[in-house]
Amino acid sequence: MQSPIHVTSEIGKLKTVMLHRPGHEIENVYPDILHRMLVDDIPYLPIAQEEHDYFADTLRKQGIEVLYFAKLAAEALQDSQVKDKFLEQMLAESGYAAGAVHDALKEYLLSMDTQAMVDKIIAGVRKDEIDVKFVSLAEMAEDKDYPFFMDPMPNAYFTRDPQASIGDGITINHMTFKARRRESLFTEYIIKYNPRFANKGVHVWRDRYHDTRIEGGDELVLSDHVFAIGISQRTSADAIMDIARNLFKDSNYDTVIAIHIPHNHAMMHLDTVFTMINYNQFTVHPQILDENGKVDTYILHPGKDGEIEIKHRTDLQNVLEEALGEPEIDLIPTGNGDPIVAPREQWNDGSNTLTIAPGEVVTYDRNYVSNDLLRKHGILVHEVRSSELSRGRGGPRCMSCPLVREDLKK
Ligand SMILES: NC(=O)NCCC[C@H](N)C(=O)O
Repeated sequence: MQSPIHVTSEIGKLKTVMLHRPGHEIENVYPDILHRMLVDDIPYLPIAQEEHDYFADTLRKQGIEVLYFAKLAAEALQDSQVKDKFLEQMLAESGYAAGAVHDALKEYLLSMDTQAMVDKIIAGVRKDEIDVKFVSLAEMAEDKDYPFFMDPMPNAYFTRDPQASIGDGITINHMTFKARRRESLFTEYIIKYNPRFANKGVHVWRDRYHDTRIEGGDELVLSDHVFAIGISQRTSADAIMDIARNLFKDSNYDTVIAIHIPHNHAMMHLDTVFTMINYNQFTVHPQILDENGKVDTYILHPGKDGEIEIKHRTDLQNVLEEALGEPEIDLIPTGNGDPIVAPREQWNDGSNTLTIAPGEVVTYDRNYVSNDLLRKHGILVHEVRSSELSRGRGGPRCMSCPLVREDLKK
């Protein structure tokens, strides 16, 4: 029986993917909280939804099964005890382990059907939605003007990040910023309790109960034994050691390539500057490379007695050639390497391609210089609409969590 999660490469034909259609959470973002919510602008929801539906239809037309995160979550919470346990934990992680607000929120959320409850938690709960008789001193004195009891999760449509499929398993991620941490609680319940995944042998390579940080945008499955990861704003080096240890112990993975990228918002994850699109082709944002084309890269292999051997290299192209057994790797620069076009298109995720089969990708239409260059390099490009979705600072790879890909034939 095939595992419900099976991803042994970045490029194998995509069979099943998990998305989240942006919902009311987008309309709960306002200028004062933009920065903390990790978005740079407020997408116009009706158009963002149209664009997202177009993205999902583009995938379906290629025969890809599209699953929705919020629906999987609601299916996982059908049992009333499971739902209660989930709600207690979600409320605690939202700042209410007990007390009047906890009780009022719980009563309010339980008055809805399960799907509406999940959608509401993602959307956020405003203070004026419920009547709380007694609130804490902190809420009365410090948080008086803050409009939410539960914050919205406007980044939920970037399903790449709270979790990542590797082989027949998954990492359920402890994310860097508070604004996104609760997203992976849904994943935990989906894997444990949704009938599609529960008791099906899905290996959790690393759960969300760690202090060290990791996000799926940094996790790239290059082959059935090589895993690449960004040392980035969102993924810490100690988390990389931990995931390497777990993969080396219990899986086929024998090589982890950790690439050090700038720690800033525009390049927050490895997949905003580097993605695999064919056996021997990658997109790369030229600004992660120095003037000699070098970038700090660390190769991790299993050593003696459970130790990990680490080698420092800077020649990424050769590292990839050796690790993948490819004689020549073609690194395709975002925006053709132009000093204005490259950062402009990277800002709107020109490097953030979703590969749906070897040499076949989905990209945002707005990055036309990068897209033309991909075509010149022989890549089949499906463009999707991107005026509103791009305002959340993520592209087609960020908006998708592959669950099943065909193994590579080669
Ligand atoms: N893999 C990705 O790069 N995801 C994009 C996440 C964007 C979101 N606004 C964030 O800052 O987390």
